[in-house]
Amino acid sequence: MNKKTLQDLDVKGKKVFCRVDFNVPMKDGEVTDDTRIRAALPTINYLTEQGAIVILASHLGRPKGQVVEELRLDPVAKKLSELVGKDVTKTDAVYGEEVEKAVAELNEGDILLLENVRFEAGEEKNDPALAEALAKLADVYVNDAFGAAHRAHASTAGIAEKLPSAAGLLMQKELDVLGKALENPERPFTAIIGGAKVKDKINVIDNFLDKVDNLIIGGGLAYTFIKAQGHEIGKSLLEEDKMDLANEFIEKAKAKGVNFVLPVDVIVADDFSETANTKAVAIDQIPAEWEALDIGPKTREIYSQIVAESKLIIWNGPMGVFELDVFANGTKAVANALAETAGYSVIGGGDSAAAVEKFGLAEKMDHVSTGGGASLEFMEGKVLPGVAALDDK
Ligand SMILES: Nc1ncnc2c1ncn2[C@@H]1O[C@H](COP(=O)(O)OP(=O)(O)O)[C@@H](O)[C@H]1O
Ligand SMILES: O=C(OP(=O)(O)O)[C@H](O)COP(=O)(O)O
Repeated sequence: MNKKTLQDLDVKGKKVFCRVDFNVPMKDGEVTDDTRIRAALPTINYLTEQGAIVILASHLGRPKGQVVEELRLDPVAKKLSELVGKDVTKTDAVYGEEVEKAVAELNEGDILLLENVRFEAGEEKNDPALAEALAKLADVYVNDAFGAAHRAHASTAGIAEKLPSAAGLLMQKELDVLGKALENPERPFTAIIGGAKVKDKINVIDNFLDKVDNLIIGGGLAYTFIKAQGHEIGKSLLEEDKMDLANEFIEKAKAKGVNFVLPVDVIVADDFSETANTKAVAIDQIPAEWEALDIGPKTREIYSQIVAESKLIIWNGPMGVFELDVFANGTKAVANALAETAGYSVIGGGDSAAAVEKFGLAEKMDHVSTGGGASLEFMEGKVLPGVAALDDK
């Protein structure tokens, strides 16, 4: 990475403004999944151990520039305090007099968490006045919020123009793992793309076709490809206006010698429900009134076999409607294959990360990204504004 990292900074006795992604699920005022908070601990602990005064900032949800009581960061401060084993000061403001006073009372190694930065209308607009007010609080800026790096906001991009800046350890790890995978992959290199929306994954598929040996398609987006290849898909998910593009991808794969893999059988249902009648059918046997909601047993075997033989696998998007147990077997089989393969397994955030968490397999993966949208945009080859804004080495 050509950006400065924590090791390039001297932070002893300095006030460090550290942007983190503490956008975590909450229920009844409690954090229900602290994965993203734990992922930021290496940076936070490094800073406190080096004697920095740590000012943390994060967004939570999408309050759109207003104070929303349920989106205050107090439960996050409580959880963080448990995880670092010491007090964390939390302010009710994002900047201004209250915050400046609280910062002035901090000693080396202390941690302060600002209120939800998206309570300020200037945050998502990347308002220079807000960036300036935030920059005024600190001497140095560190961005460890990989999950929000695809946003050009005041606390992720604007502030970096106003202070010496560097990437945090989580940011560095995410970029290293995903970057290495894309630039200099071990082979065979396999990408597995699932989920629901073809539209959202077009650029990812296109970018992967230039890099991978195997491109496996599953989930709802498979049916646009299957229909484009001339099969009937019943009531399965279809993006009709993307059928031509689907065929272009299949042609591009052929031209590039990429093994483009589609389901050979599927699980169809007569209703989108847990209690629907279901059956496994070959891909050219989908009944007109039925909907395909998972990959079938033969496809599970083929996909698992490819994963087992790959040296590097990147997975983004479930193979079926895994939220309903009857349609979770395809996603489970792929998750198991990734957990067991000797190859390096990377989960690209979002629903796939939720799925491996649900199946208790997260620990068995080599890297589970903390960013859904961010990892997708990175894999599309887009520049992440939160990274671009940091100082070059
Ligand atoms: N065959 C299918 N038909 C309808 N929906 C599907 C199918 N397979 C997967 N899905 C749904 O796709 C959703 C995830 O899609 P998407 O948002 O594109 O993935 P991700 O968040 O991983 O990028 C899941 O809620 C899942 O239920
Ligand atoms: O949870 C996040 O995105 P993700 O669900 O795509 O990983 C990030 O915190 C970014 O949040 P945002 O999509 O409201 O800007």
